Amino acid sequence: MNSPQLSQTHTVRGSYVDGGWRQSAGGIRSINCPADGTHVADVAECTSADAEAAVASARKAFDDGGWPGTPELERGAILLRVAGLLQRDKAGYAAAEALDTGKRLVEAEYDIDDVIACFRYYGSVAGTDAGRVIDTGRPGAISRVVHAPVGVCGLITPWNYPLLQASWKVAPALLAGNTFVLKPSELTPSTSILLMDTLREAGVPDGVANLVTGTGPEVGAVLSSDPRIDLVSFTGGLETGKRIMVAAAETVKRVALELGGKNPNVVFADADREAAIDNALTAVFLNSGQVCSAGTRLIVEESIHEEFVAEVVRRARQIRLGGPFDQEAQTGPLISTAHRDKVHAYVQAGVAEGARLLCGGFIPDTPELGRGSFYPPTVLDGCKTSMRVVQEESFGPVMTVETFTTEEEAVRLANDTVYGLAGAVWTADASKAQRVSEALRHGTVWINDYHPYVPQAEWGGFGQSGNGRELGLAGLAEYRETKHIWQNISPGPSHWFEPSQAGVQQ
Ligand SMILES: NC(=O)c1ccc[n+]([C@@H]2O[C@H](COP(=O)([O-])OP(=O)(O)OC[C@H]3O[C@@H](n4cnc5c(N)ncnc54)[C@H](O)[C@@H]3O)[C@@H](O)[C@H]2O)c1
Ligand SMILES: C[N+](C)(C)CC=O
Repeated sequence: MNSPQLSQTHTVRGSYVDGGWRQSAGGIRSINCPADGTHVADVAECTSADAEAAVASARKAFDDGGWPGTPELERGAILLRVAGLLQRDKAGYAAAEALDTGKRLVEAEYDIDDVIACFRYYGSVAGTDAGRVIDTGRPGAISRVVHAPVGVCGLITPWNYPLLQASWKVAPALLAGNTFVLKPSELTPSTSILLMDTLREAGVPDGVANLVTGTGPEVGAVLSSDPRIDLVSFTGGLETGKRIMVAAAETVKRVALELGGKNPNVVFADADREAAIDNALTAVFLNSGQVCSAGTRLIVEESIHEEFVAEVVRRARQIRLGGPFDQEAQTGPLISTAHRDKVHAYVQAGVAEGARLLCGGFIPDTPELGRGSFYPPTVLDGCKTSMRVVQEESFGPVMTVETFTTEEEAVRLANDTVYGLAGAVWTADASKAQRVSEALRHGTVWINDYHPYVPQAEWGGFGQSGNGRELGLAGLAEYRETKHIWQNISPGPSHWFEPSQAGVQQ
């Protein structure tokens, strides 16, 4: 009764535990599309008891040893099958993602492509790294450093790229031989729910993959505190990340945090003007700014500031908002009216602190947009680094503009944030591009580009953007323990405590 369908509305009354759907004693949350309030799904608001049952299932599956003992090449083959099934079911996944988030269907389709790429990547690195053999300098000893799975993983994900962020955890966790409990955002659970059936169809054994839907304080808290969990990997906001780190400290869990950013987009006067303007818009207004790496801080050389910003504003005003299936829409709504009101409050705070509002900055009330939680592309000029709207993540379509006159000043402004997730530098001067990219204290730096990421390259933040890495080989290492195995192939006594010639003292 509980198995979800790849249809536009579904009801899921429980958690996915030990290979099946179990009814929850908790309530039901109605998932509605943020573009117009359309009812999308009814999903269980699981309880802490449901979360504990899911943890028990994952613990048992790990301790039984079946999955950790499965050859890595076989686990990799299952991941490749997952990629194939996602490709087969891409249309249903993309529709579910678009309806939950309100993002355009085409963007949801790109996201599912990226999910598939992630499973393919980790499937393809299977069996390529069995550790190292160490030269100990001792002829009778074989010394190896090998990998072992960490154990049971709690995986907690946000609402802005629901399945993509889940895949960056699920794929490497499975490849490394771990079992897990996934908790998607309570606002966008649909594609994570669908994933459970896909994993099962691909051959993931019962108990290895588990899922609980529901809120952070109720079910997420179990995943960050339960002693049976060995690792908690979290993607979400800074304040939640801090809470999770504190909760995990009690049982010294491994903690991986992928948090927010206030990402600088640095434009020098010699940059390709058309490319820099076009990408300045995409940097911040893609997915209506609900991107951890959004280039919210435009830091532009003073000599081109006026002309550059005027053109950005002219184009920003023309960006068309609309729902997932609106063919004319260029970007969608914010995730909720509560989130939209938070973004609006940040804009108002910026204006109160002296920023000049050049476009946007209002809540649309047209019949078309008034039913959803839309917010227009907004540009605030004359910003100072000290302003809250520059320092704190509003997580909306809000560009703040600062100016610089020297390369050193540009770098100083770009690094003046507690975060350090991503940033870009635009210049035609290759040496300057190298110098600035090396000076930026951010986990990803793009030169004359914005936003690309690939599963082969690590993703993560400096500073309070988090710790650990996702994607790439470091993203796999997060889910591996390192073990040193020493073997003496010609054992004999060490003679350390042999009685001395002088005799034994009693
Ligand atoms: N660095 C990255 O790669 C990356 C990627 C996507 C999003 N993000 C960040 O995510 C944030 C937006 O997502 P959000 O609003 O869903 O974040 P959030 O912190 O509100 O929630 C994230 C997840 O944590 C859960 N949660 C909340 N309280 C919890 C608790 N006490 N214990 C355990 N779990 C709890 C939520 O239910 C949700 O599943 C932004 O800050 C964005 O920058 C970062
Ligand atoms: C990590 N990324 C860029 C896919 C989404 C961030 O919110």
